[in-house]
Amino acid sequence: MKAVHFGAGNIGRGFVGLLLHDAGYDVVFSDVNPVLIDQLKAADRYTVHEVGEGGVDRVVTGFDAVNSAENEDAVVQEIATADVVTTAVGPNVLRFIAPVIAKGLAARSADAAPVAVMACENAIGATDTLRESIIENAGGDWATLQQRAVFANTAVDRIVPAQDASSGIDVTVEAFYEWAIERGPFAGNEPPITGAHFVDDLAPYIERKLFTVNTGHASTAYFGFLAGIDKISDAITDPNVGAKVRRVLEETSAYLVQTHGLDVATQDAYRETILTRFANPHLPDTVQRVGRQPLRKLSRHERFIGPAAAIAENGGSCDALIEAIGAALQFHIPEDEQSQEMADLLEELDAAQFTEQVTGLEPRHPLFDRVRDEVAAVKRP
Ligand SMILES: NC(=O)c1ccc[n+]([C@@H]2O[C@H](COP(=O)([O-])OP(=O)(O)OC[C@H]3O[C@@H](n4cnc5c(N)ncnc54)[C@H](O)[C@@H]3O)[C@@H](O)[C@H]2O)c1
Ligand SMILES: O=P(O)(O)OC[C@@H](O)[C@@H](O)[C@H](O)[C@H](O)CO
Repeated sequence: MKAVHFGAGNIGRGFVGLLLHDAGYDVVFSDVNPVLIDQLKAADRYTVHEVGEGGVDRVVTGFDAVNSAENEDAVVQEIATADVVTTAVGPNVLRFIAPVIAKGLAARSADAAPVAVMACENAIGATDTLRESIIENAGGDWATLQQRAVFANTAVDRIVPAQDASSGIDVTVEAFYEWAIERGPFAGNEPPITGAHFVDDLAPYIERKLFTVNTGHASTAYFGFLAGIDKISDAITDPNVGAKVRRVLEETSAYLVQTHGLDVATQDAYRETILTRFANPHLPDTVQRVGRQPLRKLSRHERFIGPAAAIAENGGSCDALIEAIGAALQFHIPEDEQSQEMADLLEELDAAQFTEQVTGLEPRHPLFDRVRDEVAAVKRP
């Protein structure tokens, strides 16, 4: 069995590539980073070091690597004979790989079994987004090509920090992982990915993950940044930061329980597990990585505005989320392009314009004025 995986970065090597390898797939990594591709091509194995309780070393073999920027044709040919195509490139990059996947589908034999396409990004409906982009690229050929692929949304969870350059292609990760995949699109022919679980309704899984793990993680990063803390495990164990993050997660937990009918005790236990994961002292994760791309994180259906808007619509309390949004607005790291762009937008736009443009909230939305007030406060330090 063969899998083509776009994005040989942290989660690509430390999670998706590992689980596909463990399930018996030969993985072809496709990336645009020439150094990484050369390192992967030169190696016949890499090690995933799981750190913290229960962590062991896992070895990945049987992979190949192709630079999709320099050798698109080679990637197209790999997709033509693949069983699975996965991505972990970031939600904003999906539109750049869609043309290659469209060409790969066109190169498949008409009688081959459909390839399973799954975007493994932190976003709701990331595979749907990728599919829409592939449809645009396929144009009139889509009627034929659509039979050649099955598209399934997924929720992936494993904390994989930025890696030290000295570790080469080896990856340090936490021991915990979860990969939930929509079952429906496969109509009984799910790919045999043993480490994943297939679910009838992905919505509770992706929302629970994004609005607990990622809302909590980003809150830790932004409150930690304001407190002058660099490491995520130090930030979450700071009593002041930890208390604020807890309050944020109590709000999202109440939302999740109400919206998806989750069991309260189960959600409480899930939340506690996540806070313990953030506090893993062996994981070299930073507020810089976790807070990256604040404009994406402040967008309408993302980890802050998504739950806060839903809570506000139902008349609930989202004070802690509002405070986290206020902290996010102050995240400024020179290496992070979006944090610079956010600072520029805060200069250029008035508070209402910024709120509408960045968060996608309409001025009549019940959350709008509260976010606008946070923006105004940041503009007037
Ligand atoms: N790191 C984590 O803990 C984690 C966990 C779950 C989900 N995710 C999600 O996975 C995605 C990737 O995150 P990451 O932490 O691995 O980031 P990363 O930056 O380590 O990896 C992304 C990789 O994509 C490559 N890339 C960029 N443009 C490309 C293109 N056009 N074609 C092919 N490859 C391209 C980059 O060169 C890089 O190697 C994001 O959506 C993230 O939210 C990350
Ligand atoms: O990848 P992002 O930028 O959406 O979010 C940063 C982290 O919160 C994220 O990568 C987590 O480590 C991961 O989602 C854990 O499963």
